[in-house]
Amino acid sequence: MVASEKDFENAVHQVKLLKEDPGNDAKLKLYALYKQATEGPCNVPKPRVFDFLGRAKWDAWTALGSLPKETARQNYVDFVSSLRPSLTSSSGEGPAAHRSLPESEDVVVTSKDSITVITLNRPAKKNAITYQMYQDITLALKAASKDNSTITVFTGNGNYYSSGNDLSNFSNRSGSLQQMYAESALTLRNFVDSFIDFPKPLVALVNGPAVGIAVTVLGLFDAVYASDRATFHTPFSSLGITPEGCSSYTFPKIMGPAKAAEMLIFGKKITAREACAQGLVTEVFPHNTFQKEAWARLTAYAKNPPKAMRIGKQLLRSFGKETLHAVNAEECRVLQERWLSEECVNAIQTFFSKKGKL
Ligand SMILES: CCCCC/C=C/C(=O)SCCNC(=O)CCNC(=O)[C@H](O)C(C)(C)COP(=O)(O)OP(=O)(O)OC[C@H]1O[C@@H](n2cnc3c(N)ncnc32)[C@H](O)[C@@H]1OP(=O)(O)O
Repeated sequence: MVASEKDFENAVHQVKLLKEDPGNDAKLKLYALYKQATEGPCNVPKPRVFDFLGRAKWDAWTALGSLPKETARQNYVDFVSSLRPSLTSSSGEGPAAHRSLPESEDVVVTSKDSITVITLNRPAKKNAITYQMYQDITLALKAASKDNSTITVFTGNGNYYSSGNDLSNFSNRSGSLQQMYAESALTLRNFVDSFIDFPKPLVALVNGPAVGIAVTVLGLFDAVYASDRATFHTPFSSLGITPEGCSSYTFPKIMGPAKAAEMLIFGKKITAREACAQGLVTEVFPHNTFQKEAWARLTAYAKNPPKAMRIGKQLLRSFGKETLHAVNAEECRVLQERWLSEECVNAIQTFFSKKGKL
């Protein structure tokens, strides 16, 4: 089988998650195969003799001669997969995926009464989701899909469920803008894919306001229980960006095109009760009894036969899956372009100059 573009992109992404240094030989091999796969045979002049690293890289690339790009791509993917034990694998197959708890302070995974709970734990920043957290959540979902829990729950610590994407995600990373946005789009795509493919019942306990991507992926959950203090806000246009999390497809299906446009295009913030009336939220509880009532419900549901629940979910969800993956890919492609736009750059600057709260 020939590796696809996506397999290759995933392999490139996995290399960035390497926990251990694979050693110089492996790094040179990865470099050479990457260059060959993306640019073809070595096309740059030989570096000067004292540029040891440049020379070693040039030698490794040149040694691949006229190896076709497709073969280099395949070899790269195969080689990365042979490095798996030292990867924090997001494929769900490496040892990391079998860890019960990812080692992260901002995304905490706990287990209770056959329920795996994934908690966003950055209350001082309203549980804004950092670049690392997207990866941790993806990993936590992969692990939860294989653990012995029957239901997986998502919630936030503190007075917010989540304020969505951390708006500093683009200001503290290295590399060119193009490279950073391409990596971000891929990370986002993998993140949303892990919700689309999640095989067990997935429930959100929305303990407070939810913003942006924390709202949009709710369309991929099986139940959404909300405190009456929760609000739902997707201010994409005012940020110069566009909907993600498959919401451009799921929201019109859930609430009809007019209500979906009000939220996704005009950025209308809605209350928990409005979200419930529109079908995005399953049930709303008074804030002071929210945890107790929602947990009583979940504990009872978790006693159902797990296989029946899984198969039930499969029947409800599997037919639209291909469409969801296509929507996710397209939304990420469009976002990647938007991030470069003046509208988006200005909106983020405004937020950090403290003039631009929602
Ligand atoms: C790479 C994949 C991208 C995927 C695409 C995703 C898109 C989205 O999710 S779009 C939505 C993005 N989110 C926002 O625009 C929300 C921005 N935040 C706010 O407007 C406000 O912070 C608030 C309304 C959520 C809360 O206001 P308030 O109660 O007044 O609290 P503070 O503003 O003082 O917040 C406390 C603290 O937290 C920081 N913070 C909050 N949200 C974010 C955020 N999304 N990104 C970065 N930082 C955030 C805020 O700056 C404060 O920090 P300090 O000043 O250091 O205390």
